[in-house]
Amino acid sequence: MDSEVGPLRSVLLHRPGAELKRLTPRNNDQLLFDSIPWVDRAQQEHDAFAEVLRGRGVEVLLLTDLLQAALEDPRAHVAGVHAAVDNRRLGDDLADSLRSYLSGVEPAVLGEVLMSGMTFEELPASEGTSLVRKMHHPHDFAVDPLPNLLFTRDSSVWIADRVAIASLAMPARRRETALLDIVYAYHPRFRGTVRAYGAHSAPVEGGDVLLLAPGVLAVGVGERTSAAGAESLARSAFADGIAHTVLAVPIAQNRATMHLDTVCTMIGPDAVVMYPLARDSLVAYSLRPDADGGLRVDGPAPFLDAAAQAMDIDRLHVIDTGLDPVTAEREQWDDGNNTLAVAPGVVVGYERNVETNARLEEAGIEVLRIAGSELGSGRGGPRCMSCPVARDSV
Ligand SMILES: NC(=[NH2+])NCCC[C@H](N)C(=O)O
Repeated sequence: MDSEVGPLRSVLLHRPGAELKRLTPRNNDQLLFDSIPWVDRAQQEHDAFAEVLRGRGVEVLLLTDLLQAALEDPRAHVAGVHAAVDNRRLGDDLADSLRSYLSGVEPAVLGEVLMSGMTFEELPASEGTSLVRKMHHPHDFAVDPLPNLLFTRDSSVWIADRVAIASLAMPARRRETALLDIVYAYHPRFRGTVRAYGAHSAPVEGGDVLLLAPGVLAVGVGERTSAAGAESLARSAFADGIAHTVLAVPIAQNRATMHLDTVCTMIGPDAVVMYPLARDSLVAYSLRPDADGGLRVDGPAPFLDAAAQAMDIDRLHVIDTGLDPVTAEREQWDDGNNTLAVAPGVVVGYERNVETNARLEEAGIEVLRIAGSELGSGRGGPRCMSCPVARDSV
């Protein structure tokens, strides 16, 4: 995979499931949702999203299926049990009994526990007494749910022929990487895939990583990906020979712009759609390998200039969404800039971003509209909800 826009062949999605039913007004902030989604409708919206992609000849892989198939391998099953049970939360006694229970369940059941979590009242009845069990509320989580699995973009990212398991910054998402790790290590389809980066390195989330051109990455640095993360991703990509330039792009550290792809996504090999207010303010530090194995850092320079130079093109075109600041801010919040390209000039976008979509079409872009009133409650659009696994070159 060497671009954001080459014809999309295969993509990893997660159809939201019971993990969304765990969200309540008391935990939604911590679990990174801005409201409580209506789960059935979210599933319908997601099914429609998958259908749009299939209609364009894209193979849709669903995380639940991949995880379940991977867990058929006994080693994966052991890793799954390990990922579910946290001794620090449960204490040794309860942890041991949960571990022995989970060791005997079918892959589908273990997969469900890994995704949706488990409350104290759902724990298998065990003999004896546990202080931990007695002192917890029955609705407390013994195993945390992972509602943000929906945003498959963030937990793993393909660069060239390698996959990097992300190092997720927020506690609510950290355990996602264990699931992706199991899929890529044990699912027959992915066995033998070479890894990039390391899941235990400094924080890097896939929503911050843009494949601007073959060998050129842009990496947002903000709430999720740290400067240390961008630097070590660059170092490892250079060492693996899968990039020659990495642009580290500071983004505002707030909820509306938690990832670079909330303000900028690619819609063609030399064109992006961008939050109008970011257009003139985004800058980039350029990282390149230097002669003696170190890193050379230049900049900061205006992002669009640094990108064009690294991509070896005259200009990186910005589709002028020309919106008034209030509309621009509203549509940015609703992921208007978070498009998923299925081919150069063909993108999936939320239908609700009426103005942004109209401007994209005026610029000759085909916009495949999907509903996202429920899906968007977790603050993510079509790009966030997809992890491309294979694209043809442009
Ligand atoms: N690539 C993205 N923009 N992902 C959006 C992730 C949204 C998710 N609720 C989070 O806060 O982590």
